[in-house]
Parts: sequence; structure tokens; C-alpha cells
Amino acid sequence: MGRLRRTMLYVPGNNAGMMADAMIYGADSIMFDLEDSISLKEKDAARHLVYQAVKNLDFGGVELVCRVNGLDSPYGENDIEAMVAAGIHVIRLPKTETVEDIRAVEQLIAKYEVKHNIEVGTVKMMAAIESALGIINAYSIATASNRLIGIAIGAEDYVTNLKTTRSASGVELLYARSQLLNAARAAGIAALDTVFSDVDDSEGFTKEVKLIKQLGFDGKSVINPRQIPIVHQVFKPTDSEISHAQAVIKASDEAEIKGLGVVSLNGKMIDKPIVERAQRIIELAKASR
Ligand SMILES: CC(=O)SCCNC(=O)CCNC(=O)[C@H](O)C(C)(C)COP(=O)(O)OP(=O)(O)OC[C@H]1O[C@@H](n2cnc3c(N)ncnc32)[C@H](O)[C@@H]1OP(=O)(O)O
Ligand SMILES: O=C([O-])CC(=O)C(=O)O
Ligand SMILES: [Mg+2]
Repeated sequence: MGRLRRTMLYVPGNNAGMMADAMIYGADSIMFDLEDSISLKEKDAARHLVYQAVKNLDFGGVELVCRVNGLDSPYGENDIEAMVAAGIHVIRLPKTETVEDIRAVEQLIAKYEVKHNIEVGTVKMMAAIESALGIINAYSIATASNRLIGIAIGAEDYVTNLKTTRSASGVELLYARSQLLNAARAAGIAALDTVFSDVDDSEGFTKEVKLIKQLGFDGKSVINPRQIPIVHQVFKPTDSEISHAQAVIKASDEAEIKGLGVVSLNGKMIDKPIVERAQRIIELAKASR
């Protein structure tokens, strides 16, 4: 099982205090934002601040991501150079719509890896998909570069593009979430869900986390430290799921010794995909201790 990415904490790139403390909340990844949480006046100052933080602060090995500005803005290329030079782990491109968007960023990352004496291929990428066109192109985006570790949905921009709003049930996002998840799985990379903006509505947030876990997502972007333990709790396998998974693996090991492909456990059939799911539960339980 790869790295856990249950929670990716957005931290506005102009807030030195939040950046310095970001690690203490236990998110799986920290995502410094240079895009939509930063006003145009502050773009250059925020880039400098995030550069200093990534280069000089100790984040204890947590995955560090930076959401850069798009290449259709005057900031995107400078953001990419600064982040590559600082040693960021992952560059997240917002509002990705086509394969060409990914290729253009990838070329710049490679150019600046060479310039700053970093082995080409070191810096990974993520693509956020936030429009109808991006969702249609989800699979070609997900397979556009070997650097991609995942794709994410950005629902605030997406519902605006659809000319609707977000509802409690999330019905307006079902198509996009399913399409994005399927594209990520087909490409063999992570699928990350979007932010939930009402940080005081823990009940609504919990409901949304359960929904996206059931759809198959690996995790979700969060905007506030209070959201982190809720996601981790929902993703943590329960004691009964763990003991059932252990029983499945034991029954399957015994069947293997006897040369049987299919066995039954408490009247239910156990075969390969069921054993695979049980192994994933055990790995997730170990990883989320
Ligand atoms: C549509 C989009 O593009 S979303 C992505 C861009 N948006 C963002 O990055 C927003 C990130 N989140 C935030 O700025 C804030 O959480 C807000 C504005 C939503 C709420 O702020 P507050 O009401 O101050 O939050 P709250 O009272 O819960 O803060 C508690 C503590 O957590 C800290 N904190 C809050 N959010 C964050 C964060 N995202 N990262 C790190 N620390 C944070 C606060 O500084 C505060 O610390 P303190 O106790 O040491 O003073
Ligand atoms: O990445 C996210 O979930 C936040 C975002 O930009 C959006 O919703 O438009
Ligand atoms: Mg957005």
C-alpha cells in the first residue's frame, strides 16, 4: 500500500503563523496555497514565504504540496521555479482541463530541476479538475505524466461552471466524483475529494466524508485542523472489520494449503477479490494506527 493521503491540509501561503504550525495537526499532507486564497497584491510575497517555509522549516517528513497558479497567469512559472528550488514534494496544478495543461507544467518542472541541480523526475504532480471539460478529459489527464500521484476534484469551481451550487446530499457532484474516481483507478493513481467549506458543520462534514469513502476516494482536501480527526476516524477500519478481514485471510490461507480456490466463511463465499479487500483493510488499519 502506498502513502496514506486521507487528509491534505490547505494552508494559505501568506500566513506565516499557520504555516509554522501546520504540521502539529497530523494531516497526511500539507498543501501550501498560492492560488485562490491569495489576493493578486500578495502573490509574490506569498511565493517567497512558502519558499522560505519549505526550504527552512522542519515538517517532520510530512508530504508537502503546493497549489501553484495556472500558466495562464503571470505567476504560474515563477511559482513552479520557486517550489522546485525549495524542494517541494508535489506541485498541484489547479483548474486542469487538458493533457496539454499537464505537459506544459511538466516541461517547466523538468527545466527547473535541471537548473537547480535536482534529479529530473524528483518533483511529483497532482492535477485538480474543476470544470466540465476537465471531468470529460479526466482519464487522459490522469495518464498524461508519470509524475502524477493523483487527481482531485475542486467542487467550488466545478459547481460554478455547471451553473449550480453545492447541496447537502452532494447529488450535483455524483457524476463528476464517479468519473474522476474511475479515471484515477484506471490510471493507478490516487483520487482526492474536494473541500467542505462550512468548518462549523461537523455533522454535514462527517456525512460527506462517509459518502466519498464509500465511493472509493483515498481522502480529501481539508481547510481547517478540526476537520482532520473526523476524516481519519471515518477512514479507520473498525475492530469488527479488522477481525473479519483477519478471518478471511486465515480461511483463504487454509484453502490455499488444501488447494481450494473458493471457500466459505460463516456461509459467505470467499474468493480472490474478497481476500484482496481484506488485505487492504489490514494495511489501512496498520497504517492508520
Ligand atoms: C475554494 C478553495 O480554493 S479552498 C482552498 C483555499 N482556502 C484555504 O486555504 C483556507 C484555509 N483555512 C483557513 O484559512 C481557516 O481555517 C478559516 C478562514 C476557514 C477559518 O479560520 P478560523 O475561524 O480562524 O479557524 P479556527 O478558529 O478553527 O482556527 C483554530 C486554529 O487553527 C489554525 N488554523 C485554521 N486553519 C488552518 C489551516 N488551514 N492551516 C493551518 N492552521 C490553521 C488557526 O490559525 C488557529 O490557530 P491558533 O489556535 O494557534 O490561533
Ligand atoms: O481543491 C479544492 O477542493 C478547492 C477548490 O479549489 C475548489 O473547490 O474549487
Ligand atoms: Mg478552485
